Amino acid sequence: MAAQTLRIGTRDSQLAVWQATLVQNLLKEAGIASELVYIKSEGDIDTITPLYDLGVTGVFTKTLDAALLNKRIDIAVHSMKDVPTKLAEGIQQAAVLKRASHKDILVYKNEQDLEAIGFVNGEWNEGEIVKRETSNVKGCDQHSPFTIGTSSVRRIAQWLHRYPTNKVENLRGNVNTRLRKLEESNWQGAIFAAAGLERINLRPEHSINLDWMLPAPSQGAIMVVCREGDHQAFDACQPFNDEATALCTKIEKDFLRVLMGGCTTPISGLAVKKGETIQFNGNICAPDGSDLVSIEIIKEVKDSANVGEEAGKTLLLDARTQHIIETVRNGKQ
Ligand SMILES: NCc1[nH]cc(CCC(=O)O)c1CC(=O)O
Repeated sequence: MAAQTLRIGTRDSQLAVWQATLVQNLLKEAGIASELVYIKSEGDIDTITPLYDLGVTGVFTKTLDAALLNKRIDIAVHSMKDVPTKLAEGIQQAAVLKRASHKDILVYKNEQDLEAIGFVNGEWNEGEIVKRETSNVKGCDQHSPFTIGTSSVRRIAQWLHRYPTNKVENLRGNVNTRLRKLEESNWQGAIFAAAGLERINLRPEHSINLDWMLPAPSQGAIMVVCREGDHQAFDACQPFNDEATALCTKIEKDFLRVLMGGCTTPISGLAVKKGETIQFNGNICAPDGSDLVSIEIIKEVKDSANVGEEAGKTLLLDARTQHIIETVRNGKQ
């Protein structure tokens, strides 16, 4: 069959288009012509309701899945962390691009405010971490609580675990909208994925890496999907599949899936390949930050394929994990 122009489906946010264009350029390098097809997702249309209230996984991916299955497009490009742990029936992973920064960052307004969260002289001052157990709340004055914007249950939970007296406000929309809403608010800051802002040159100077926060499974990675059995589309994507990122994100997604997935549970996970070893760190957190259970597993790359599953299953044996899962279930259903 003569080579056809590959149709790349994408959401129409600036970040989504940037990511789809990256894939288009990579295809071009491999000698494959392609075009972008813009498709609106439910997650983009309703930017008021927090995602955890929409109650469905895959709000960003569903419409593109449908377009693939209807053959309106041949591949779809997603921020991998928005892709449900189980792909839709008839859809397969074609490639995972080399990961950019996996980190969450705080975009803040005033340098002076940072002392309240223990960020002093350009460093996280571990001695100043607010411990839930201590009544003497250091580094976080009860009278001037830090307020941050984010609608991610994972970010809320980890933030409140570290800063129990802080306030969190709902902040939805694509990254451009969220930056604007922060500017218009009276909050001290808001949390973003570094990759999302850096890709489109929007990372403000007033931002710091939240090195202590574990990212969403597969944050910073881009996934390309195609129809199951579409060998032409699948083969076209192999030149830019990054094996290390594919392995690390598989481990992180497995961890999420075993622990129940969904976007309603604060679950974080990061696998990093260092030489011939994989280091995995994961945690599950109570939505109000009152508890956090974490796990670390280090294995040789050759033995690491099931590390995410193993980590998830190990955490499930912990009574505190069970308690967190029950809290989430009872709260949301
Ligand atoms: N849920 C929205 C979303 N999905 C992917 C990214 C950024 C890119 C990435 O994390 O890979 C973002 C923005 C954010 O979390 O701030």
